[in-house]
Amino acid sequence: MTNQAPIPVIVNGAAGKMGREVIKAVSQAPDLNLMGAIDTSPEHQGKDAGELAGLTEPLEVPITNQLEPMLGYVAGERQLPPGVIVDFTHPNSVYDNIRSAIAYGIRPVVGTTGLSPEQIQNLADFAEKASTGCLIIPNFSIGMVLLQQAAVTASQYFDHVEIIELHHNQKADAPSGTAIQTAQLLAEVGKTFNPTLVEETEKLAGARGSLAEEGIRIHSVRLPGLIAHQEVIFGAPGQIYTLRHDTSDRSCYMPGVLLAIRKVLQLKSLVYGLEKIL
Ligand SMILES: NC(=O)C1=CN([C@@H]2O[C@H](COP(=O)(O)OP(=O)(O)OC[C@H]3O[C@@H](n4cnc5c(N)ncnc54)[C@H](OP(=O)(O)O)[C@@H]3O)[C@@H](O)[C@H]2O)C=CC1
Ligand SMILES: O=C(O)C1=N[C@H](C(=O)O)C[C@H](O)C1
Repeated sequence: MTNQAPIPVIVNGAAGKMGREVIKAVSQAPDLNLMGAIDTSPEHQGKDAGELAGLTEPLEVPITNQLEPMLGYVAGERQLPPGVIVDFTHPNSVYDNIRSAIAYGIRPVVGTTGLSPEQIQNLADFAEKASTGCLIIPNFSIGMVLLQQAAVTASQYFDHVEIIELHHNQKADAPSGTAIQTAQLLAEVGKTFNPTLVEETEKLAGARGSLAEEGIRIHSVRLPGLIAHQEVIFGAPGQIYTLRHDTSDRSCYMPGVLLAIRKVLQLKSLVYGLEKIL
């Protein structure tokens, strides 16, 4: 048992699909203290974060769009452990959100996807200079980490691979952050995949998907009824090897989110990927 005060946590994107799950998970963790719930959505301003997340009791934490004042408030609570902000907002705002948090000494745990490699590098430089931990995790589910590890193993034996990611049709970015990370991990194996055998013509633009590193193709499907799914398909003469991960409930991400909140306090720089903190 430790007598340390609970870790102050702010949730950004608190009214969204992921934000509500995080509010529930954080409020049920005895070593974490939900201090702020940020969301720009006009219809949710002033609502209780707990009631919005479906909890039976209010948490007495109102949704507000005042990010900087909240960062300043938590940073000013010097008797508490350093604060953490969990970001599940939008690709358009996540970069600025992370910079603001680091500037206040609040540690970002970021699930929002859509950051460019240049933005991630800028944030890594900024976190390094500030000696502040920051975690960017394209996928918080353990199943996806295992799929990626299996894919890296398989990629040593197969020269042909394509990725299909399938998501709900409210997703803003494509391809998914997870698919991009999966392609990066395969590319790090150090070979070029999918040597061309014939000259291909796309009769409809995009028919062959997007071209990631080392010849790896990513195909994005968006449909109502889906949550988050990914296939990595390896091919060789006479055989197909398919790895697939399916999300049926967003609660699958919460063990990873809680782990990241606790781990980010031990870091002094930016770390990318759940596998690095397991
Ligand atoms: N890393 C992972 O494991 C996972 C990552 N994600 C990623 O998380 C992100 C959020 O996903 P999801 O919860 O499904 O999306 P939602 O659209 O359901 O939720 C996002 C919420 O953030 C609000 N918002 C938008 N911009 C801002 C801002 N600048 N400041 C504060 N709040 C803002 C939105 O308001 P409004 O609706 O009014 O715009 C909305 O309420 C996406 O990038 C998604 O890809 C999702 C699942 C797992
Ligand atoms: O938008 C989502 O839902 C998800 N986004 C992340 C991504 O882009 O990879 C993680 C997961 O796929 C769910």
